[in-house]
Amino acid sequence: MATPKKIYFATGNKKKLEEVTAILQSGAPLPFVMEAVKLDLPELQGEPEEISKEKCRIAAKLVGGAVMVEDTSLCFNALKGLPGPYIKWFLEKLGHDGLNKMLAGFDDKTAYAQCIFAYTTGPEVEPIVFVGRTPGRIVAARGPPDFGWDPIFEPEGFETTYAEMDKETKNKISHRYRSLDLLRSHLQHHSEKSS
Ligand SMILES: O=c1[nH]c(=O)c2ncn([C@@H]3O[C@H](COP(=O)(O)OP(=O)(O)OP(=O)(O)O)[C@@H](O)[C@H]3O)c2[nH]1
Ligand SMILES: [Mg+2]
Repeated sequence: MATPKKIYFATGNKKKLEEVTAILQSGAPLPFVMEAVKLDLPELQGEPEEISKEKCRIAAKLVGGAVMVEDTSLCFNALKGLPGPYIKWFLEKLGHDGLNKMLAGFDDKTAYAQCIFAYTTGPEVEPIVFVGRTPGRIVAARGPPDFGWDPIFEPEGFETTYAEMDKETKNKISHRYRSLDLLRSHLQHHSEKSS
């Protein structure tokens, strides 16, 4: 399916939008225009890929056109991937300290941040997904508490948490960057084929 000229990015999260905008601006010129739309999408249950797809189907119906959404998980390896897609509620109820305490009984503090973009050209078309993962570990909070669990996630190969990094660095290695980069390549490929 050819890349449409305009693709909505539906989210209720301002920080996600800032990062997605910065990531898209930092690469090669885009074959489409991204238009942000603020939607309060439901927090669904299930496997992360299915959650993203269903979120995308709902968003496509609401905007009536091509749309991308993403769903973000924070997965603790000692807990077999939980809290995963439910991190929003765990963060809200337990805070940074409580999330650290969840791992108190385990030696393994490793985790991965996962972002799954889902994209469809319209309400009648099955969404496709792009999975981006960044491995790291859970640490006591360090850095500005501007965005979610950034202060307690230290990506592998770095001595700083996401929150301590400058935005440019985070946006080159993040789960969000990795997932969005796959979607961007898909859209570029499909726009070349159609032109
Ligand atoms: O420190 C962080 N660094 C990140 O890079 C990041 N990305 C998402 N989050 C948080 O993790 C939960 C995901 O839930 P989520 O994907 O459903 O997002 P959301 O409900 O905020 O927005 P949306 O669903 O409308 O797009 C929410 O609490 C987000 O605030 C992050 N926290
Ligand atoms: Mg959400």
